[in-house]
Amino acid sequence: MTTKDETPAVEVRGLRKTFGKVDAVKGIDFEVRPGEVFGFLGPNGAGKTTTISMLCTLARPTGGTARVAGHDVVRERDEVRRNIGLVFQDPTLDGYLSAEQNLRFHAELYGVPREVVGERIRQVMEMVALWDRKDAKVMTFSGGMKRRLEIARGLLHSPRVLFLDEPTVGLDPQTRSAIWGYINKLRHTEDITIFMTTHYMEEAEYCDRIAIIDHGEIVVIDSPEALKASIGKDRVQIQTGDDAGAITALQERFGIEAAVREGQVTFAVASGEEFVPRLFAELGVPIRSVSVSRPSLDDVFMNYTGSTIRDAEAENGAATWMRAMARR
Ligand SMILES: Nc1ncnc2c1ncn2[C@@H]1O[C@H](COP(=O)(O)OP(=O)(O)OP(=O)(O)O)[C@@H](O)[C@H]1O
Repeated sequence: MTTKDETPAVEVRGLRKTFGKVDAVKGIDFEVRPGEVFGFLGPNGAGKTTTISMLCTLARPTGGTARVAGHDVVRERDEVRRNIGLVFQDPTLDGYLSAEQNLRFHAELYGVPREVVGERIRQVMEMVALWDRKDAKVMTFSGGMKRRLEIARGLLHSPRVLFLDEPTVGLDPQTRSAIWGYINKLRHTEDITIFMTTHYMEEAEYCDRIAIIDHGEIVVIDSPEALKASIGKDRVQIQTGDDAGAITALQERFGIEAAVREGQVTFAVASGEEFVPRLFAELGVPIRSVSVSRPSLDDVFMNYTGSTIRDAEAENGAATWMRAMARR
C-alpha cells in the first residue's frame, strides 16, 4: 500500500484582507487537495490577486488563517516560501541575462544543490520548449516565451505548490493554448499542486475544481462539470420568422421566459433535446433553425452571481476608478 500525503496543499479558514475601507477578501474558506489543478475564477477586482498574495506570503492577512503545504503563511513564512513556486502577472526576469543565467540565479537563491542544478535547468527548459534558446538574452524573447520561462523558473526548485496569477493574461490565443499544454504536462511529470487565478472562462474549464469569487467572497466551489450540471438547464436558441410572437408563445404555452440574444430567441429549459419536438408541435410560430447547448461556465457565473463576468468587470472597473478619483 502506498502512503500518500493527504495534507491539503492549501487550507484556508476565514481569510480576510482589508485595504483601508476596501474589503478585498471577506473571510473565505477552501481547501486544495494535493495534485489538484485548482482555479480561482472571477472578474477583475474580485480579490484573486489579494488571495494569492496572502497564500504566497507576499501580503499579510487581516484575519483568518492559511496553510500552504502544511505551513502557516504568517508564522512559517520561510517554510511556505521554500515549498512554493510563483508565476505572477508582472515579469521579474532579468532581460540582460540569458534564459539559462536567469534560472541559475534563481537556483542559487533557492539553494538547489549544485550537483543537480544543470540537469534540472535542462529538464524544466525542455518542458516549456525553450532549451534551444537557453543562451539567448531574455530581452529578445516574446511575451509568451517570457511567460514560459517564468513557469520553468517557478518549477526549478521542485515546489509542492505552483501559484500562477493569470498565467496567460495578455497573450495571444495560440500562445495561451501552448501555455495550457505545458501546465497539463506538468500534472504528469511533476508531483505538484497548481493554484491559479483567471478571469477567462475557457481556461477555468481545464481546472479540476474552481472557486468562483466575486466581490471578495467565494460564491461556489466545484468541478466545472458539476457546476454546469448544477444549473440543470440547457440553453435553446431558435431562429423564427416572428421573434416577438415566439417569445409570447413560449410564455403563454410553456411558461418560459425568453429573450433575443445574439439575434436569436434564447431560453433555458431542462432536457433541451427532449423539449425540441414539443416546441415544433406546439409553438405555433414557424421555426427556421434550433440549437441546444449545455450550460457553459458563463451561464454558471451568471446563475451564481446574477451578472455576466464582463458586466461584473465593467462594474468593478468603474468602482476602482471612482475610488482612485476620491483619493486624489
Ligand atoms: N494595495 C491595495 N490598496 C488598496 N486597494 C487594493 C490594493 N490591492 C487591491 N485592492 C483592492 O482590492 C480589491 C481586490 O483586488 P484584487 O487585485 O485582489 O482583484 P483581482 O480579482 O485579482 O483582480 P485583477 O485580476 O484585476 O488583479 C479591488 O477592489 C482592489 O481595488
